[in-house]
Amino acid sequence: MISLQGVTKRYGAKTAVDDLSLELKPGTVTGFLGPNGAGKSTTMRIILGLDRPTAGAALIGGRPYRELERPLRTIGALLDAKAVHPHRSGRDHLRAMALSQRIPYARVEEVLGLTGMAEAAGRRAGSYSLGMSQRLGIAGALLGDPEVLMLDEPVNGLDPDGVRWIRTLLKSLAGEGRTVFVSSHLMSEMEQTADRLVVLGKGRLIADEPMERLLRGAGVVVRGPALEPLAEVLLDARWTGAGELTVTGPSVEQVGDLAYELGLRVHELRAVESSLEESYMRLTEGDVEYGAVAV
Ligand SMILES: Nc1ncnc2c1ncn2[C@@H]1O[C@H](COP(=O)(O)OP(=O)(O)OP(=O)(O)O)[C@@H](O)[C@H]1O
Repeated sequence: MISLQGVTKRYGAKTAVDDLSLELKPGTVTGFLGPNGAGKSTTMRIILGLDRPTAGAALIGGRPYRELERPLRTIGALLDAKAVHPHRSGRDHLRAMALSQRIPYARVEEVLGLTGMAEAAGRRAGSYSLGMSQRLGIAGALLGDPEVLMLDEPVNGLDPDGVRWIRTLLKSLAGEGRTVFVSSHLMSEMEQTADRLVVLGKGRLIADEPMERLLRGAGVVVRGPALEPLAEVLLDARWTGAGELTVTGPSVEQVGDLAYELGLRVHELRAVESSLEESYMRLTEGDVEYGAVAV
């Protein structure tokens, strides 16, 4: 539903997004990760037509944002929760949005209910906490009942209940067949919410994979009474306990078959999952622009 084709964005000498091609599919929560300054917000702004790419194209349902007739009905977005007129009430903010797209006011009340904002809707948006502003922003994104939802750091400022609420909401929206694209810095949150992950580093795509594949790959543990021949033939094997080797690279099947061919007795053979945080650190090594310098 969202398709990026060779999108590049330069600001002077700085390349914020570098030849990025992506397909975001309906029915899926796609997480968007990357170190600070990797180009995530720029990518989202380009999708929404707020920034013009230097090269390439971003299409929503085959059309650029600017060509959508009633964009809120096609794509709902939350980029900056605080970008709301501070003197307007939450309800009036949503009503103004609804009016611009010929969405009935009854839908405003519906999304206020959905986001737990019905009670606070009469108050000035400027008096909202960050968490309440995030909820109002999500209400705005849902207003047009769009097929595509794009949220930049939606759990920012939410308490644990709010975080759980967002997780359930995003999954159920994808379950209804919508395309959900969400950025976050909270790895554990992404691990629980996203089906697929797109990782950017210095504007370039460094991974676009199903979550389970990213969580795999930390290695294979094999335990047995005399595994020395296995350690000799496998380059990336290291001893991690008494009679226990951890191997990176080959699959469980390959390690098992090799042990069999070498005539070795195996008492345990299992794949070790890494956390998303570990996989992410491995992937983005060398792509962190503003990381701490070890001294
Ligand atoms: N309007 C602009 N003018 C000049 N440079 C910009 C502009 N907008 C973004 N950049 C630069 O482009 C790069 C990508 O920025 P972007 O905000 O997209 O990253 P990000 O991945 O969203 O980062 P964060 O996680 O910190 O929000 C950064 O180096 C940033 O300084």
